[in-house]
Amino acid sequence: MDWQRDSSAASTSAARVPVTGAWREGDPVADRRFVDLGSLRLESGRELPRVRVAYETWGEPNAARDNAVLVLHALTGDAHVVGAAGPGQPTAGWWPELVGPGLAIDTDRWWVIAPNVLGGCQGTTGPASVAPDGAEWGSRFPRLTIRDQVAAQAGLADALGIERFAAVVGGSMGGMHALEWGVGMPERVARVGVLAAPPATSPDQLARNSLQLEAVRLDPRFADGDYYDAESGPWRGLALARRMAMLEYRSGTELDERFGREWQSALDPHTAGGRYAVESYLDFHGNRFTRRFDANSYLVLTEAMNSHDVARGRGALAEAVARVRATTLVLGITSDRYFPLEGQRRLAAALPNGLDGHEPTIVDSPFGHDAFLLDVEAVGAAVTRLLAA
Ligand SMILES: CC(=O)SCCNC(=O)CCNC(=O)[C@H](O)C(C)(C)COP(=O)(O)OP(=O)(O)OC[C@H]1O[C@@H](n2cnc3c(N)ncnc32)[C@H](O)[C@@H]1OP(=O)(O)O
Ligand SMILES: N[C@@H](CCO)C(=O)O
Repeated sequence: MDWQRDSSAASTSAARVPVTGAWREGDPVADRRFVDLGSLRLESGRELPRVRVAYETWGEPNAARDNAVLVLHALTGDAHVVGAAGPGQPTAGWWPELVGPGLAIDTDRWWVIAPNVLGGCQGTTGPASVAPDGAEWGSRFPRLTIRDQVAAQAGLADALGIERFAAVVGGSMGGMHALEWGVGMPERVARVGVLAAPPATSPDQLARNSLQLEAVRLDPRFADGDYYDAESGPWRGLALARRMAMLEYRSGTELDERFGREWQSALDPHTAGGRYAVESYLDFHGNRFTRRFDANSYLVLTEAMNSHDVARGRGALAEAVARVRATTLVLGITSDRYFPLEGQRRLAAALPNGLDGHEPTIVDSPFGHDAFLLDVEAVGAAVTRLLAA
């Protein structure tokens, strides 16, 4: 099997890991476009100046511009929903099986727009961006909420002349954004797709996220967030956070069945210091992640996810979501241990115009939370139904 190779050399080589995996001004990217929004007033009351949103599009707007579909990425995704990796674009598209001609989000009919999230590190303003004083924001970058990020997305919609989206669809953190669109701007969206996201980040999730945050902050190279001029960044802490995150994203059953108790190399883990295959898998993902992501962004985005509570300041959950006018798909995954199905059940029960009444659409998958990226047939079928509604 091709994964039966030892990635230990890559995982321990500090010299080969960049200080930050953030996109930097001037880095080439083929399909990415930008909109400058000026300053954005945050929920905290702070003004974030010079906000720029990076985005990609597929398909064409119709004359009324009412065929726009907003597709929103998860925590470590970006605007590149479809397409190859290339210079300035570290990953291939994350939903190529869902977006395109004849696919669930059919680009012959819909004008698809995907922004990179506020606080991110792939072109939209984030902690690695240059502040008005000419230095990276670093530790000075403000805390953001899911609602702040949605406000930036609304700024992009305004700039593109979109009054109302035919649909806003997102997975995981993108699902939190989609839900906020439905509740916060009900007149601006006809359909909402909330995939593998909860109505609020639960205390259990907050607790587990806190371990990841601490893993990054404890790395001496983190330097309180001001590491951009250093020779080496907080890659160890970031890789450890990613290892923890992978355990949220994949199910225990999958890991058990996929890796068993296999060893990664010829060395016996019990007597000769070798590693188990599953350890090597986490090591590989932790290591790869540090090459494409920025540690400060990871903190800002995780804290934004922690802020998520669609009912915050809006009464009880049922009261908050009663504002939604859109037809709403709430999709949950049976093996999701990050945002368990129970959350989607509560959300669907409270929503007024559910695609499947007051029940979530359930994807029975062994892949855990990441099934919204991997189980493309079932997820595509649900999104197709939403767009036909
Ligand atoms: C919406 C968006 O947010 S996400 C943007 C893209 N998402 C991500 O990058 C998130 C992190 N990654 C993931 O969550 C997953 O990799 C997904 C969902 C993208 C894809 O999942 P899968 O197809 O199941 O890939 P999987 O997790 O098995 O990883 C495959 C890689 O692990 C490597 N690997 C597998 N087992 C081992 C092992 N024992 N030791 C070392 N490496 C291993 C494989 O060689 C492969 O490497 P390659 O990608 O260079 O070919
Ligand atoms: N694999 C996804 C999971 C978070 O939803 C990501 O890294 O963004």
